[in-house]
Amino acid sequence: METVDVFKNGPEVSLEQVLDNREWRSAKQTKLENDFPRATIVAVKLNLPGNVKNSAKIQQFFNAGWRILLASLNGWPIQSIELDISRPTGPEGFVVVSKDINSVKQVAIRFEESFPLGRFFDSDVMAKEAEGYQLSRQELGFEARRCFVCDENAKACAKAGRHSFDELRQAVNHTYEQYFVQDPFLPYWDERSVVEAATFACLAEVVTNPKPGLVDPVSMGAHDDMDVDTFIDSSLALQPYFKECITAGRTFKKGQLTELLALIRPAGLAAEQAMKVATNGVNTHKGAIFTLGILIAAYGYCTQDQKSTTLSFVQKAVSAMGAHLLLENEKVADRSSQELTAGQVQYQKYRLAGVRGEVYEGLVPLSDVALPALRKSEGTTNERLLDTLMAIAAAITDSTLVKRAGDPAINREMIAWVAEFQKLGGAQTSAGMTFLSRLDQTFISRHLSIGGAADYLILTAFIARLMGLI
Ligand SMILES: CC(C)(COP(=O)(O)OP(=O)(O)OC[C@H]1O[C@@H](n2cnc3c(N)ncnc32)[C@H](O[C@H]2O[C@H](COP(=O)(O)OP(=O)(O)OP(=O)(O)O)[C@@H](O)[C@H]2O)[C@@H]1O)[C@@H](O)C(=O)NCCC(=O)NCCS
Ligand SMILES: Nc1ncnc2[nH]cnc12
Repeated sequence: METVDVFKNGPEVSLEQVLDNREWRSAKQTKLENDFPRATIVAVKLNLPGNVKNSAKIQQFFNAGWRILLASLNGWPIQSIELDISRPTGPEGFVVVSKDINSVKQVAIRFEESFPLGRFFDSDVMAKEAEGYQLSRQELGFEARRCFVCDENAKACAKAGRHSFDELRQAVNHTYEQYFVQDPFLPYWDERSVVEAATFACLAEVVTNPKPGLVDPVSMGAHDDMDVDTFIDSSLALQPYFKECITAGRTFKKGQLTELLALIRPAGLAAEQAMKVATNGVNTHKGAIFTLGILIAAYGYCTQDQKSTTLSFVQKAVSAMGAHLLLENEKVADRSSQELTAGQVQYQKYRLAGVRGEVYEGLVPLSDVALPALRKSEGTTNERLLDTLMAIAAAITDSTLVKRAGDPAINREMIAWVAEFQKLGGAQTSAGMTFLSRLDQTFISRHLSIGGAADYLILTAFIARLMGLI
């Protein structure tokens, strides 16, 4: 497992820059207090040791916490939000909320105490005309802030200079590794946020470009019956289905998880109809209806009672839901191929388990290939999603690609294309992007499409959204 260095490639800042930034923050806070005298202001930054205060991984760190802190504000009216994620002295966020200072302070401290990355955050809560007395951390029922190396009183550790600089940095790297790498932490999100994350994932996938053979805003790829608008309409039409899946997962009482799949199957069939109505009969998201619906239901099941979970638990639940799926393939083994779907034909001819096999295994490429690729890629979201799509395409057996090529040998060609793309430096290099554009043309001329990999990209964007990775 790679040893992560959160601080790598980050710009070093001087003490003078840190002091200047303090002036900037203080002026910002005073202005917000004067602009919103009766509201409460939360100023959020990271407390990181050393002179590197920003990097791609530090921004992932901050983004994950910032989104969760905002969601913790219980829907109180927000007057203003400002986020400056790329400040050399560290990401900074300011949110102004119409709620009494003590309620807001409780939320901010609970976030620092309970969220795995929270103890590296520092949230200052203030109000110009605070109603009533501002309670201290202890008066609000919280202990003093704890040291992120040894759990003792943080102020005492700092005063005594108890920990070396390397120990402090290692604590940050270790927590990043635990949260993002070893077993990605998935916080509890309410149903509205989950539906939003699923819709975001469908839209983020289709706007990523240039994707080989696939639909994006610039090209219909190897498809003559759908374009980016078809996918946007389809994504929006699936929102009621996403809601049904998260609700089914959250309310499913103990029993065989195969019953949870059976429970959402009618909703899935209805979603396929809703998709066809939205797309005038075109199959845009058939695979995603299946895999994303199951993933959402599994996540819902693992986060009942507002518990947080980790990706491995969700994947185990996915696999348990799909325990009987390969039997479906067996049942059709001797039926004529005219009656079968693409995936079933491939099982009959090549014993390829297709998307059923992916669910049966627990969507393993999601944790083993896709999320590591997304985390490692440090360009724009578009570049990161392209790098991730290509990593997925080399890692799965995509039944749409096999169907269109008419031969599973296409998988070997796919692996070679991905290796060449990665050798060129991926989507963050012009050579990589030129290679992708050319590969798109090859796919179009050979009528090839990696619809299955595109669906996996949707699953990846969904999970990444839940954990604050994008
Ligand atoms: C189990 C079902 C998926 C249906 O079974 P089927 O045998 O059809 O499954 P597959 O053919 O194996 O795959 C179906 C779609 O899944 C995507 N996919 C393929 N391989 C993988 C993979 N390895 N990992 C993840 N996902 C995969 C893929 O979907 C995408 O591509 C489609 C667009 O490509 P295209 O070639 O254009 O497809 P068509 O339009 O059909 O062909 P053309 O006419 O254009 O040439 C698009 O669907 C993307 O999503 C595969 O297509 C499941 O649907 C099922 O059981 N349905 C019944 C109802 C149900 O239970 N639903 C809800 C359950 S929660
Ligand atoms: N962008 C896309 N183009 C073609 N098929 C897809 N299936 C899922 N996303 C797709």
